[in-house]
Amino acid sequence: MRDVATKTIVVVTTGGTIAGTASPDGAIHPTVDGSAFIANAKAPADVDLRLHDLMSTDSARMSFVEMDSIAAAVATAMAEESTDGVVILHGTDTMQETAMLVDLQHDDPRPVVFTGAQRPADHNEPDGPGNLTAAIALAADVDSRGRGVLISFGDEVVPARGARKVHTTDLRGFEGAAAARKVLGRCSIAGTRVDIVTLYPGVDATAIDAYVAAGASGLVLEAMGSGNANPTVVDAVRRSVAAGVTVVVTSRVHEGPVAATYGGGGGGVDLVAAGALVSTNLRASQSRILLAALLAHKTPQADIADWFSAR
Ligand SMILES: NC(=O)C[C@H](N)C(=O)O
Repeated sequence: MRDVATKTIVVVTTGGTIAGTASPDGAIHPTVDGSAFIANAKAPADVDLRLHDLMSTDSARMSFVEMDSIAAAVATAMAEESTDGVVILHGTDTMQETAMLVDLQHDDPRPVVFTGAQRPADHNEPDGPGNLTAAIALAADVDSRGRGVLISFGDEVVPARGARKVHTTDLRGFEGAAAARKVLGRCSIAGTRVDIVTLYPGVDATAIDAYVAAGASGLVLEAMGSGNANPTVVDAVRRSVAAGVTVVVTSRVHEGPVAATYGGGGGGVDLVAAGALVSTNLRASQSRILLAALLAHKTPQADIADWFSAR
């Protein structure tokens, strides 16, 4: 028991490599349970940690169901007046998706900080303990208030909006990108199907038509260059939009804005003429979360376009 407990930080555990250990075959699985994190965490003297041991999964196995339940856990923590901040321990593979979902719903100045690890807990030099210490300090820091959801990882702090994993193994695994922050509010995205279609030279309509047939209500095109495709894709987009599917164009290029610039039957101008919307700054993984949330909220198409152009 600490003497001067003035702040309460809720630690939500979900699994990931930070909780991972190698099984006899060498494969890493999350096995460390939440109480071990709390027992070993180095928190500032004025911080009390409250554990919410939510799940234990590799984040690549998550669907919208798990992401919804993490967002719900944050809302539950925020409903407690005694909560000063929340730290979420999460696998790195899909941290950018869950952090985006939580950020869209987090209408409160209290800090929410995601962290995880690139190396498992049984590594001889694990990065998880240091990342956890930094995340707790960040969540307890009054200067973090009003900054929205943050990712604290490898001595860096990145806003959730625009964040992406940029390295498979480096201890500084995340980068941020310019992205304005607007809050949508609480919603559940499970049951809203949004698929990502990667575009490449010679791509045809097979994937687009299959996703629409499977019941997608939204498609995110990871287009070429500044947001370009070919005439076959443009035709498929026109069919999809006519069938009531919302189509959003992003890019497979890492940096720079996406814009309807090129024509010729397959360019961004043609995609927009076929009914697609342009995601100016958010790339595919976070565009998918935003689109699912907007569709789950029954947002009118004109407003959906604004959300993507504002980002
Ligand atoms: N570094 C990690 O956490 C990767 C792991 N596969 C996960 O996302 O759960």
